[in-house]
Formats: sequence, structure tokens, C-alpha cells
Amino acid sequence: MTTTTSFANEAASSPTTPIVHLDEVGKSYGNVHALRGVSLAVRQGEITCVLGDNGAGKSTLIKIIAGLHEHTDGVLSVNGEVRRFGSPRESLDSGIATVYQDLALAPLMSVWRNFFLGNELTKRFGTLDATKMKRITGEELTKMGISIPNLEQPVGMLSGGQRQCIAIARAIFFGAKVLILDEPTAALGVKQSGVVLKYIVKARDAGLGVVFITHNPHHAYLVGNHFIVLKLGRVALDTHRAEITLEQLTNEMAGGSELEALSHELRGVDASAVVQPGSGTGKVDSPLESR
Ligand SMILES: Nc1ncnc2c1ncn2[C@@H]1O[C@H](COP(=O)(O)OP(=O)(O)OP(=O)(O)O)[C@@H](O)[C@H]1O
Repeated sequence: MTTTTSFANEAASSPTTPIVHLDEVGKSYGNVHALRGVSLAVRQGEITCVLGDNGAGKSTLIKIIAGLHEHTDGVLSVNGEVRRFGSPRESLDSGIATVYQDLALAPLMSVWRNFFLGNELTKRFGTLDATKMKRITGEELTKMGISIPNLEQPVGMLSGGQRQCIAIARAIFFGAKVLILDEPTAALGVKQSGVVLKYIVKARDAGLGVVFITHNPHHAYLVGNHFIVLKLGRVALDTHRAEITLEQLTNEMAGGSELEALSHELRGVDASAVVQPGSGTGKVDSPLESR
């Protein structure tokens, strides 16, 4: 029986070397500077949240790490080795798994077929080893605490949260060292977001370096160890959990000083409509935080 697993690169790295490191990385699309001077370290067992409004450069950042676009400035390294990915396959082979919002899952195919999509197990004469794939899918989902009673069910019939969890479990099983999640909670309700956030923590606790892209400071603060806020392609904030409160992070995302100026202007228009920025509750402890 053979398996074509991904994420093969086992390059030696010291414990202090980030798995993925961006040093002053920039990306221009012609005259448009989508990213400028972005530095970011993804470390094992850490969740790095990248926050930013529409057009901040989050997708561009993901695409560079995932091998869809090449950066035009700066240095990208993986396990201390300078890299320039020419394709998503090269990124994947370096141990970087990217889970996009629209998920690379086939909605009409079963849960187990999706789990092994692109990495199918075969028997000696090349026929699919369905029994083994079903067994492993069941075992791996159970390990992650994901309950899907019928693995023959088409993935399209599952909830958005369950689909995100399958994609995360699949990346962990196939040996990803870095998991990049593109707004995994954006289309989900509160309960399903909670389930997905729990699996993001599980991925971190399994030793992966996680990059969690989100618009939502509340979701980021529940699980994040490290926060980077992008604004117009530049890093506007780079801080660790101990150094920031939820209120400050929310304020930073909401525009901080810009909002204050707007609030001041509005005060002249209609005093009753004015809400002071940063009227949150301050630092909260995360129920999901285990480190
Ligand atoms: N292929 C492209 N060609 C030209 N400009 C682009 C291209 N892709 C992105 N941009 C520009 O780069 C900037 C950053 O875009 P990007 O999609 O990375 O932001 P984002 O933070 O992911 O936004 P959103 O949350 O809306 O997806 C924007 O000004 C965008 O218009």
C-alpha cells in the first residue's frame, strides 16, 4: 500500500528559529503596493492572529506564504532557509497547509474521500484502499473530538463549522507544521465559531504554528498568542497577548484615533448618536487558552 503524503520537508531548525519568517516583505501589483515592510514570525505551538480591515493586505500575505504569489521585496524563510515559492505545491511540501475560507473540499464527495483528497491511499495494484481511508478518517476525527457519525455523508451536507474542522484535522494528519487559516469563522454563527476556535487551539497544542487571519478581534483574542494588525498593507500593530487588552485590540481594529476624530466631528452633528470608541470591557481571560 502506498500513500502520497505532503509536507515532507524536515529541515533541521533550532527551537528558537521561527518555522516561517517574513522579513520586511512587500508585494506590488504594478503600481499598487498591497504590502510593504511586513515582518512576521510563525513559531511552533503559537497562534499568530493577523487582523485587518478590507484591503489591508491579509489575502496578499496568505498568498505569498501559500505560494500563490511571489513577494516583490524582502525575505521569506522557512526553518531558517530563504525561500521563494513558485507554486502552492512548494509551500505545501515545506509543511505549510493553507485552509481557505471557501475550502478545497468537494461538496458532493463523502467525508472520508475529502479527508484523503489528493493523498489517496491505494492497494498494491493501484485501486483505492477505501476501508483503510475510512478507518483512518474516523480515528483522526475522533482524536480531534469531531463527531460525524456517517463518514459516507457528502461534505456539502455538513455545517460550515464541521467542514472547517475536517480541513484542519486533515492538515494535521498530513503532517503540516504551519496551518494558515483564512477567516475560518467569518461565515459562522457564535456556536460554530466556538467549535472552530477550539480546533484551532487543538492544532496549536499539537505543536503546529498557526496563522489565524480574521476581521474579528474577539475571536482573535480568545485564542491568539500574538497579534498583528495590518492597515493599508503595513503593520500597524505587532504585539503579544500579555501586552494588550481586548479593548485595545478592538480599538486598534476599529480605527482607534481615526474613530475618535470621527466621533469628535459627529458630536457637532448629533450628540445622541455618538458612541465613544473603546468602550469595551478591557482584558478578558480566554476560556480556550491553555498556555
Ligand atoms: N491581483 C491584484 N491586482 C491588483 N491589486 C490587487 C490585487 N490583489 C489585491 N490587490 C490590492 O491590494 C490591496 C490589498 O488587498 P488584499 O486582498 O490583500 O486585502 P485583504 O486584507 O485580504 O482584504 P479583504 O478582507 O477585503 O479580502 C488592495 O488595495 C487590493 O485592491
